Amino acid sequence: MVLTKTADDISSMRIRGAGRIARTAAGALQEYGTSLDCDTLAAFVREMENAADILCGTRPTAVSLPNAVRFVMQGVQGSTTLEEAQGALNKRAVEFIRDSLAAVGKIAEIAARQIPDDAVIMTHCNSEAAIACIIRAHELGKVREVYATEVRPRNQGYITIQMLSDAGIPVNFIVDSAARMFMPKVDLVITGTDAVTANGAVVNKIGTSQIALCAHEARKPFIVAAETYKFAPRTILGERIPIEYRPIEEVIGSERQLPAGVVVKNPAFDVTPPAYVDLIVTEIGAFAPSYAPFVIRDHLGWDTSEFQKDYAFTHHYGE
Ligand SMILES: O=C(COP(=O)(O)O)[C@H](O)[C@H](O)COP(=O)(O)O
Repeated sequence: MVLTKTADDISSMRIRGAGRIARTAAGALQEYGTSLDCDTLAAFVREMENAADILCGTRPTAVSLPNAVRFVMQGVQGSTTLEEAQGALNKRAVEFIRDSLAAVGKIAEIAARQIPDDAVIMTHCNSEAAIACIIRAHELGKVREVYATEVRPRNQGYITIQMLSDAGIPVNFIVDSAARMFMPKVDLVITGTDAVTANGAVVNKIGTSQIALCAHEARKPFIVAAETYKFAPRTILGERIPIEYRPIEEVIGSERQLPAGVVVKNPAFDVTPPAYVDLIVTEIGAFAPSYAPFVIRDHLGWDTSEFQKDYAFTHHYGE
């Protein structure tokens, strides 16, 4: 069944990366809604809210997921007939997926303008938005080479170097702990993000904040590629983005032994404070992290009354 399979694909990371997760969830809601055989609007809304809850529970950090689900579900919850709800579901899912893909292209175009000629770029993890920026800059003849980190423990760096190599970009593959050593050689760092908070902090793959710190120390710009649906509205209220802790087997593997009693911790994401972020590039423009609350209010359209509404899946934010 599409819903359980999609939920499993996201939680097991067969589908990963905040943008892909969001689009997949929107598509799964659409497919699930189409498969339902409900007689009443109330039954349809109930089934859809349950599906939304299941999807939002798969990975806690990427705010793109509840943002996508909310966007699609608003059409369902705001309808007055069953037919209207089914139509709104399809329309909104298609719209979200289309706009998400278009946003990556726009971000790449805007970010490429920020990249100097003959640039040496460092990136961390595997972000389609960040990679799109690098590839667009490469198409404009601006990229000399890239430093891509390994990204322990799930090794997303291999996906990144494959994508960059396929695009014809020279890549240096380094272990995560070599980032500071090579920072003097790079002109800028560009990463994606799973969530941008109202104060402009960037939540991204574990290790991002260390790289941002090294970039800051070496006076190298740290640029974040972020579709606007990566901004986290509820952080305006002080809610925190939950950091996902994943199974310890990802870190230690089966061939390693540790003394009894040792606690293994495997956080998948960390938080880079806004002071270490120079620029956030979105599909509506590039700006400093201090502009984040205006994106949430003016572009995403969250005003204070919005926060009072009781959506079925709101508890996935910040807990
Ligand atoms: O941290 C990751 C992926 O983590 P994971 O592999 O654990 O999902 C990516 O940098 C962001 O999700 C942005 O990616 P994108 O730009 O593709 O949305």
